[in-house]
Amino acid sequence: MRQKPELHVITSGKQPLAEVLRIAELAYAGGMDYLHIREKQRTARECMDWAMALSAVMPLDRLLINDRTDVAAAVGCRGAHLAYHSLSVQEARRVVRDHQWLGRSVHSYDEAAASEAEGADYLIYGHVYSSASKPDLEPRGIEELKQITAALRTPVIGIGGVTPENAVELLKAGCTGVAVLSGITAADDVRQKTAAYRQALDLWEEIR
Ligand SMILES: Cc1ncc(COP(=O)(O)OP(=O)(O)O)c(N)n1
Ligand SMILES: Cc1nc(C(=O)O)sc1CCOP(=O)(O)O
Ligand SMILES: [Mg+2]
Repeated sequence: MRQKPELHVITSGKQPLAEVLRIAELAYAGGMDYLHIREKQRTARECMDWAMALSAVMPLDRLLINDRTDVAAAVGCRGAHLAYHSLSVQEARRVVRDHQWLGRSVHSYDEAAASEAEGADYLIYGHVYSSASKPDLEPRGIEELKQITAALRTPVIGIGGVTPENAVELLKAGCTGVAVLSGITAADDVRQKTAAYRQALDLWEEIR
């Protein structure tokens, strides 16, 4: 049986823990599958405290920690997400626990193929559409994304400017899900906005 398309939410790096706890609880209730703690300026201690606090409002096995493989291993969450400045997948495997996932951000076919060869559990490709989170970089569009999903077997999540309206285009391009930052973390009604993404993803899965 096919898995439901995945909805990943990424923290903004600009909101305090209390606000992120509120967002995580509402987003989980609205249909978020995974939350990524992407707090590049915070210490390992802070990320650990965040992960433990978040475990009160959502399951730990739905939590991924950006870059900090040490924190992911210590807290025992779903896994770690590796950015361009992180350890390689092979190096990170020596840090995390056996069952934990290692995802990797990729921005080209070559990076995606190399990450698959290294054994990444999933890839996040972006930024597909123009994004306020990446103001100085041209969006990559979906053509290269389609080549990646056609040629590789590793699940690919699309990121960058994803809205409930364009999310289906990413699934049609072969993605197993989408990742959203501002669309959910800056929403006035986080639960309702998350549910709009959820509905868009699930509807397409039902009719295809
Ligand atoms: C060409 C290019 N390089 C790097 C990035 C951002 O890399 P990533 O590892 O995804 O890190 P963050 O997005 O978390 O900052 C990019 N988008 N494009
Ligand atoms: C964290 C991140 N990484 C990207 C990449 O292309 O690697 S795009 C991105 C931010 C996406 O933000 P929004 O959903 O607000 O457009
Ligand atoms: Mg990125």
